[in-house]
Amino acid sequence: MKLAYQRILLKLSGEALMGEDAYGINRATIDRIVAEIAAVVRQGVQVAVVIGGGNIFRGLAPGAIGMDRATADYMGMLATVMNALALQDAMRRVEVVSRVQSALNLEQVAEPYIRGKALRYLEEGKVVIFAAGTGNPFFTTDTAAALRGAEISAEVVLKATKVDGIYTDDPKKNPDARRYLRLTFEEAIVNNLKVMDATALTLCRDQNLPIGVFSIFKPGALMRVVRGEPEGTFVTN
Ligand SMILES: Nc1ncnc2c1ncn2[C@@H]1O[C@H](COP(=O)(O)OP(=O)(O)OP(=O)(O)O)[C@@H](O)[C@H]1O
Ligand SMILES: O=c1ccn([C@@H]2O[C@H](COP(=O)(O)O)[C@@H](O)[C@H]2O)c(=O)[nH]1
Repeated sequence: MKLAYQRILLKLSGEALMGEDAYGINRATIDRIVAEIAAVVRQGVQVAVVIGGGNIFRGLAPGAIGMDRATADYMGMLATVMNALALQDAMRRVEVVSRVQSALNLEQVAEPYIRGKALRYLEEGKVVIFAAGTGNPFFTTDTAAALRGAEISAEVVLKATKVDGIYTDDPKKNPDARRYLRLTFEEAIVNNLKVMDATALTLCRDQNLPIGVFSIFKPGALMRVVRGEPEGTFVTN
């Protein structure tokens, strides 16, 4: 099969893991998402994953109002570690071999982030799940995806989220919003399109690392993206 990419950095929405639930990890949903990832791994694509934490805790969530921001952000990063472990376990159930590397030291739980080891795992066909974002408060897992994507020389950062691309405005709030097929980093930043934060967009722009945004709920969407077929929105220089 013709593949557009050999190595991808997949940013998985934490919130998407909730499925129809109000909070946490929905088992059927995570299994569905893992089946989509397993299909591209079996085609020989090297897959690194950065997982979000919005289904459990965000530093800027209403529940964190009044908290010290850095403390709330560390809680958010720990939420991503829980998601990473759940993802690894779901992969294990379908015989996809993966390794979790954490940006925060949690030595009983996950190995630390070591770039060289991550590269070796990818070359061996193992999925690498990067947990705990960048390891620093005041950032997001979108920025972690851009950072890790650049570090491992991924050919693209793919944001698998709840919406099927980038729109002229938030489609959950504005029913008249229209979806872009392609746009430039400058357009995304200047128009403040919000689907990805400006720090992540700027880093990808400076590293000339394209971003694809597509729906994690659309069956086969990830496979279509890795085959280079039209899907979602692409952001390039
Ligand atoms: N211009 C826009 N185009 C598309 N989506 C937008 C836009 N502006 C805001 N959004 C919102 O951005 C959301 C996706 O980004 P968000 O960072 O909230 O989630 P995520 O990164 O997928 O999840 P998590 O933070 O849990 O990992 C969408 O659900 C959508 O409602
Ligand atoms: O590098 C990072 C990454 C994340 N955080 C905190 O974790 C939560 C959850 O991540 P999402 O990207 O929102 O899914 C985020 O709200 C931050 O509070 C961080 O501090 N540093």
